[in-house]
Amino acid sequence: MSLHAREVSWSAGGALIVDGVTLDVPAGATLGLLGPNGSGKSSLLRLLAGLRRPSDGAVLLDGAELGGLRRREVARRVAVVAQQASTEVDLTVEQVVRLGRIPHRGSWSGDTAADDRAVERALLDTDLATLRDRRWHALSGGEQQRVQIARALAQEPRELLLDEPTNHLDVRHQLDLLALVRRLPLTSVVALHDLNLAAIFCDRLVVLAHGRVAALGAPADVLTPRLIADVYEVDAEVTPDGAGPGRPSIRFLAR
Ligand SMILES: Nc1ncnc2c1ncn2[C@@H]1O[C@H](COP(=O)(O)OP(=O)(O)OP(=O)(O)O)[C@@H](O)[C@H]1O
Repeated sequence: MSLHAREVSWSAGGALIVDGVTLDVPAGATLGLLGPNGSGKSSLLRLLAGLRRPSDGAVLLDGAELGGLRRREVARRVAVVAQQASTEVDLTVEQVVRLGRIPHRGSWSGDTAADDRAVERALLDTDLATLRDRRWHALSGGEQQRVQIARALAQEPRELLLDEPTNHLDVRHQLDLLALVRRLPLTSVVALHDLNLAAIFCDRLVVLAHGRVAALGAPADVLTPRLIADVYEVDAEVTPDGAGPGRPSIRFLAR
């Protein structure tokens, strides 16, 4: 078992934001994290990444409690791509991607051949090799998003946590990105709003509502008209003719 949340809760500002979430992400699997705005997806991702401590329960990485691991150890293993990443300094695309190597560096050492290889691979995988010398600030929103993903890949993590990674991307780059995440031998958790993309690319789905798990399982078991109506308050037709067996297709109906 790679990543495991055991009865995890988190409160902020006097409110319970994440409420007793239990889930497992087996090594190499892609878990889609769904739920309406404000349901607690980003908060849960931060807990899974060790960026927040649960007020109750525990997050375990290969059976070891995150809270008991050294920060650097977690940083080498777990990469996070937040919803709105920004870079203060004026850096090129390649320089931003190279920041992903920081957790692997000794205090005084320069870049190694392994660092160069990881950066090259990340640039190629995210279709950014031709933009490597461009200034990060001068890129489009979608390009910036891909650079942040490349930076996370350059980290060569074993667990990759992505918060709505497709929200600035055009259709091709949405499909390419999620296909890449699924193809890489990584354990990933991806917060998504697009239920069809989740059905195509994720092995399992978890749906949050008011910080609690409303459903957890294979896409075909989770994405039912009943669940979509209950959680999103939207009528939908679900057909089993999606991108392969067990991968439903969702069509929303105007009320
Ligand atoms: N530090 C905080 N202090 C107080 N409330 C917070 C804090 N962080 C998040 N919240 C609240 O917790 C709830 C869940 O927020 P979160 O960002 O986890 O939801 P989300 O599912 O990722 O939403 P979205 O789909 O809109 O990105 C929201 O109501 C938010 O205002």
